Amino acid sequence: MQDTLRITEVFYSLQGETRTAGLPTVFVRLTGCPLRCQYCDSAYAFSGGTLRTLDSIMEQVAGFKPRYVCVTGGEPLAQPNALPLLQQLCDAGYEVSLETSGALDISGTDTRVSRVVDLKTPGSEESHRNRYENIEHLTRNDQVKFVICSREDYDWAVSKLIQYNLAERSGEVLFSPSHHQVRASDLADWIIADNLPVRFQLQLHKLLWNDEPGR
Ligand SMILES: C[S@@+](CC[C@H](N)C(=O)[O-])C[C@H]1O[C@@H](n2cnc3c(N)ncnc32)[C@H](O)[C@@H]1O
Ligand SMILES: Nc1nc2[nH]cc(C(=O)O)c2c(=O)[nH]1
Ligand code: SF4
Ligand SMILES: [Mg+2]
Repeated sequence: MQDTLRITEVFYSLQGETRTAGLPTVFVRLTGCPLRCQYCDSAYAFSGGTLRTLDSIMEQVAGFKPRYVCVTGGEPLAQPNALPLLQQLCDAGYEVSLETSGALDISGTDTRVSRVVDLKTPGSEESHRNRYENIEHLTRNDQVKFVICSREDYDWAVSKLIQYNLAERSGEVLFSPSHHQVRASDLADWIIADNLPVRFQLQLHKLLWNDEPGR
């Protein structure tokens, strides 16, 4: 029996977020997540999906001839075979990113992968799941993201930024407004007022295509 993964969708779009925002990217969305962030825009990936072999996923990705591949979910690291998938994608020469809640151990992932670790804010209602041991594994190839739901979340994110020296420890710290929960321009103004060493980001795919799955 070959290694399998439960997959919700594989699609080609513009990366809507992170350091590679705007670049054509293949998304591999893994099914299932142990968290329930109140804002989750990918709840359709909590269940269902299709059991697929690594080979069939690699073949479909190759068909798009991408430079960038983003493994997301659901929570990719909740499936043990996410690790060989990430390794095979790197071996095939793609620039690979992994979106993870950081509630699971990130230390086993291929070091070529840019890990985008979402430190869950209190407003997500899942901040008690943050695995702070992950922070010591971060490198300049990784990114830390805060999805901010309120001014209180912003103040919390700033305190973690300072406490863990995240701007030095990782390649990029991203501050993203939770969609429709905080005014994007308010978040932008707070970052400027505090002169923070972070990158403001919006979810470009929502501006372009609203919230359609597979975009
Ligand atoms: C759907 S999650 C999948 C990967 C992983 N479970 C995680 O939370 O990082 C991908 C990213 O989308 C973000 N996200 C989900 N819903 C959002 C929303 N309503 N507004 C802004 N970002 C959101 C998450 O916080 C996470 O950084
Ligand atoms: N275009 C596009 N970019 C994305 N970046 C992160 C996404 C996600 O849902 O995790 C996403 C998505 O769903 N679509
Ligand atoms: S961890 Fe990610 S996929 Fe899971 S509920 Fe939170 S945002 Fe959604
Ligand atoms: Mg999405």
